[in-house]
Amino acid sequence: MSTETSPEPDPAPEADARRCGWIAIVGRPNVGKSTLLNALVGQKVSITSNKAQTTRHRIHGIRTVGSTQFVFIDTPGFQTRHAAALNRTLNRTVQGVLADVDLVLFVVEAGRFGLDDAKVLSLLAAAGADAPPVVLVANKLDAVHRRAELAPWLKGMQERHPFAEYVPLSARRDADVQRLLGILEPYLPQQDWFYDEDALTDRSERFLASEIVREKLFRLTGDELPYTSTVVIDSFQEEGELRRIAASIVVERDAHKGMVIGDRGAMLKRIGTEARQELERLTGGKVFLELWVKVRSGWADDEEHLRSYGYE
Ligand SMILES: Nc1nc2c(ncn2[C@@H]2O[C@H](COP(=O)(O)OP(=O)(O)OP(=O)(O)O)[C@@H](O)[C@H]2O)c(=O)[nH]1
Repeated sequence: MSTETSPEPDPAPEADARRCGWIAIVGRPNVGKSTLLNALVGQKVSITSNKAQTTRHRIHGIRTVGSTQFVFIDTPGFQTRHAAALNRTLNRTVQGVLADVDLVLFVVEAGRFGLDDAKVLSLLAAAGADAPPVVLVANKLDAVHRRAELAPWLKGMQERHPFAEYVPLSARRDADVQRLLGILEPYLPQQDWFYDEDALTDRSERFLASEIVREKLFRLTGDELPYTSTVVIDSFQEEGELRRIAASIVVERDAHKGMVIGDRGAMLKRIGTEARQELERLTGGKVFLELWVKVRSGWADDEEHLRSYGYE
């Protein structure tokens, strides 16, 4: 008879007690998913690039607290206005993410539940028996002035879906965000961490640069610019602490181009300045950012184009 001996020494007790898991953040556009993700990940961002990158998921935001590592997946907002290929691609992304995560944060605005929220919830419900637990995050609590109305609203939400937790909060309040982390912790499986303790994202600076330009573009142009406009990084060069970035804002129509450029170029200049400042803060170095505006009509209806723009 042979005696089996373990070839490896026992893992350290700390590794044993560790938890780590995937958490998807879903919800219709504008409920505050990105704000929540940034708050959950924390402010001190020094980007780590290209770690264990999977192309299916969009952004992984990582936060390690004590013995637990939370890996958040920001899924694109739902398109309720456009019934084009972009819409189908985004919905597929959400379904793909759901199959892989340990927990879902379904973000809505506290006190509100519209048709667009219902659409997202129906996708979650369609995920079936293997679906991960769903936590209802009722965001923008600070904007709810009649708190007494919140209890009946929450009760109504209970009837819509058997949520694992009901968490009214404000993504802008740090105490609320820390409390949320504590609520989520027990739902993550006991296993070793996927990333280093100090990792904050698995995405490259190049990717973040396009997201930041996109964010400024939509924030500064307001509602007029269709969501189908996108940003492509044409070149990204690192020279020590310096980043040289050339990016194109791709719009569907000439009229949109005018909107992005603005009066004597004022809008484009402002998008560039704000994006550059934020990129300098993120990278801790100097950034030269060159922006172009291009018209590419009909790309939102063309799945081939979507692939080439990174929406897979
Ligand atoms: N009052 C208040 N506003 C918030 C809060 N969280 C987010 N917002 C605001 O809500 C707006 C939308 O926030 P985002 O984080 O961009 O929303 P999103 O869900 O990521 O939107 P999409 O990217 O379109 O899917 C922004 O103007 C935020 O500043 C909150 O807790 N309270």
